Parts: sequence; C-alpha cells; structure tokens
Amino acid sequence: QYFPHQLQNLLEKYSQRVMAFFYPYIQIRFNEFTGERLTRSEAYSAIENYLSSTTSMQAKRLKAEIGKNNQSLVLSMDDNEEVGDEFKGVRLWWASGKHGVRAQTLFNPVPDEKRHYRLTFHKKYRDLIIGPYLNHVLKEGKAIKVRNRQKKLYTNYGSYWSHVVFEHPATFQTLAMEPEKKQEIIDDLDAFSKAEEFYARIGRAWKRGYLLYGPPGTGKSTMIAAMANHLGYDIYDLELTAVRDNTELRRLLIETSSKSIIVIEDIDCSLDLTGQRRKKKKEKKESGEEEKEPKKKEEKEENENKSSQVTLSGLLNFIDGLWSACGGERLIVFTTNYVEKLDPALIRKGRMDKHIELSFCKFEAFKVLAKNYHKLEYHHLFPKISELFEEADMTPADVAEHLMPKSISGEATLCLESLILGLEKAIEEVKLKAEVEAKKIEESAKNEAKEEDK
Ligand SMILES: Nc1ncnc2c1ncn2[C@@H]1O[C@H](COP(=O)(O)OP(=O)(O)OP(=O)(O)O)[C@@H](O)[C@H]1O
Ligand SMILES: [Mg+2]
Repeated sequence: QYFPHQLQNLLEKYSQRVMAFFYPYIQIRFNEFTGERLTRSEAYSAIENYLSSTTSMQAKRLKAEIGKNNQSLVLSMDDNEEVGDEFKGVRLWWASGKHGVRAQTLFNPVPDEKRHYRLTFHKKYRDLIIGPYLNHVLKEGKAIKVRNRQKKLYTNYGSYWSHVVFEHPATFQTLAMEPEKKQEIIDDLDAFSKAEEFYARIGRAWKRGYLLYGPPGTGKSTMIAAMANHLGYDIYDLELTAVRDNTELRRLLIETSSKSIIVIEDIDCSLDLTGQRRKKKKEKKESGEEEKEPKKKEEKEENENKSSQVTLSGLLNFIDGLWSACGGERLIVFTTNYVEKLDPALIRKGRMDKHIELSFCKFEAFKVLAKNYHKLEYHHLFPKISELFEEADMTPADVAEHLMPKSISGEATLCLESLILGLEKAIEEVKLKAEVEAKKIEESAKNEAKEEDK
C-alpha cells in the first residue's frame, strides 16, 4: 500500500527475473478438459497414451483401468507422480496432478476433479521441445491409441455398411509362409503406414493396392486378417454383388474411414467384371456395323445388369480416382483364385502395387504350422515330411487339418503320421491323374490316326 504503484511493478518484474535466473526451467501444463464447454482435450489423451508406454517402467504408483477392448489392462501414472523422458539427448520430466477443484452442479456434470500433465524442461531447449518433441509425443500417442482401439469388421448389406467387432486371431506369426516372403510383406506394410509425408510430397493419395492370388485354402483371407491385426486397421469387406450400381459403390467407398483395409474377395467371380467391359466394346462394335444381336441374348444381358450394374470402369475410377483421395491411409486388397482370368486393366502395375502369390504349403511353411499347433521345433519325422513336400501339392488349410489334434491330449506324432499319409495320397493322386491324362492323349491320337486312315 505504501509502495508507489510503479515501484511495486518494478519489483515484481525483477523478482521474476531473479527467479528465472535461479530456476531455468519452463513448465507447460496440459489440462484434461479445455475450452468453454470443457471437452476432453485431444492433447491430454494423446499424452496419456504416450506416457502409458513409458510410465509402466518408471513410475512407482500406477493407475490401472480395463482397456476399451475389455481385454488388456491399461496402466497410467497415478496423480502426483513424475517420470522422466529423453528426446535427442535432452532430459525432461512429466508430472501428473490435480488442480482447481470446482463443485459439480446440475448444469456442470463434468467431474469435479480436474487433472493435468505438467511438462518441465530447461529453457535453452525451448525450440526443440515445443516443436519436434511435442509433435513426436502427439503422434506417438495417437498411434498407441489406434493400436489399442477396438477394430471393426464392416460388411455392406446392399448400400449400407454394418459392422461387428473384429476379433480374428490370425497374425503374421501364425501365418504359414516362407519366412523371407512373409518378412517382405510385413516390411512393406510398415513402410506404408509410416509414409504419410512421402505420399504428400509426391502428391499421391495415401493408399496401396494388394492383389492376393492362389488356390482356395492357401490363406488369402487369413492374411487379410493378419494385416488388419498388424496395422490396427478396420476391415471393409465389400460384397460387390450386393451393390446395385456405380453410384452406390461410390457412396459406400466414400463412407469408409481412414486406417482401413477395403477388401474385395474373389474379384473374378463377384461380378462379371472381367467380361462387362469387353461385352460393351463388342456391343458398340456390333451396333456400329449395324448388326443386330439375337433378341434372346439381349434379354439375358439385361437381366444380368439388373442384379448389379457395377462396372469395371466404375471400380477403376474409384481405385485411382478422386474419391480414393479423400482421407488417406487405406489398403485395397483384391483376392482371386485365378489371376490369369482378370482383366489386365485391373491388375496393371501402379494400380495394384503389390502382387502376392499364396501357394501350396512347403516345408518352411509347414514348420510354422507345426510350431503353432504342437510347439514343435523338431521331430524325427521332419526329414521324411520335408522330402514329401518336395513332391506333393497340399494347401496350408489341408496341412492344418492334419495337424489339428484329434483329441485334447492329441499326440504330435499321430498328427504328423496322418500328414504323411495325406501327402503320400496326394502324390499318388497326381500320378494317377497324369496317367489318365496320358491315356486320353494316347487314345485321341489313336482315333485321329484311324480317321486319317479312313
Ligand atoms: N498360410 C496359412 N497359414 C495358416 N493357416 C492357414 C493358411 N492358409 C490356410 N490356413 C487355414 O485354412 C483355413 C482357410 O484359409 P483361408 O480362408 O485363408 O483360405 P483362402 O485362401 O482365403 O481360400 P479361398 O480362396 O477359398 O477364399 C483358415 O481357417 C486357416 O486356418
Ligand atoms: Mg478366402
């Protein structure tokens, strides 16, 4: 009161400077609830996730909650705990705390405890921390959230998506495949999921197309599940035959969210996609030449078109058209049993970035299954099985069938013996078939010779 006003101001200013001199740290507070309407802050929850990965190692008092998928415990720092972190050699500290308790009222149903995180660091690293470090924290935190979130499986009934919780247990670890090939796919997926900046720089939509092909039971659908589990993406299983026309297709595809895999199974049979475009060309040609088609055929085509009018060009337009660019990070996966039947336009390079062949089980892939099913690293029957795999074509699905224990206490040896019988039978069948074929050819050759004689 006795101080002149100015003097008081001056004193405050200097005391702050003196403080700053002895206390060379900067503190930033991140409140849980922000804004006038007190919504939960995105930064706070990202930090919470980020810290959950490091705190469980460091902090001594933790809070545990059941995660959203009802399976795992999520650990976070308890109130008033502190943990350290390091970024490019710079030490910094995170502390959790409570503040400004406000009474809960009828109109203010926000919890009366308000939490915050406080970040402390030396002021000479101000630029490094406020820029790159906080960006890193937010990005990591969001990535962890995606990893922990519940994945969904969408299916279209007609023109609407409906979803169920996606809980397929398949992972790349349980997938039977040659190790190098598997690793190549995993690396490819990882590179894609981290390539946001790259795609932005080259000016392309952040998406990637895979074509999985191979005989039935070789693990195409299983691999899609493993991809979704690996990346934490949702799956949109698009049933093309239920989509009426291109407009509907476009609507469905616009409704898909980022971080998802759009799957079109059995692309060769889900539509007469392969034929339709050619048919149209033919029609044009024929009408140009003013040749009238027989009526019956026209009617038949009309009927076909009624059930589904999605065309190959409609699909292609989506794949590299504008819609695919709205909101990035999507994988598009086609599967087929007959790659050679597909229209070249659909699979030309640049459209489907990666072609993956899933094929018959070989010994390396079998070893993965033996490990999964029986925890076997080695067994005295392995050399024999290895030999048989050289000759036999058996799908992983069939091999898995043999390895499936027949009883709870199922013996590994029994399963392996059953597999050996199966492999021998497969080889036998191939030989028989070849013999029958040879006979047929022989006979037809004989017949031809006879006719020539006549
Ligand atoms: N490579 C594999 N690794 C592990 N299990 C496999 C593999 N391939 C097939 N299986 C097993 O066989 C079953 C059928 O496999 P899946 O449905 O993935 O085959 P697909 O290639 O999609 O066949 P289709 O062409 O008929 O759709 C699965 O339940 C899975 O357990
Ligand atoms: Mg399948």
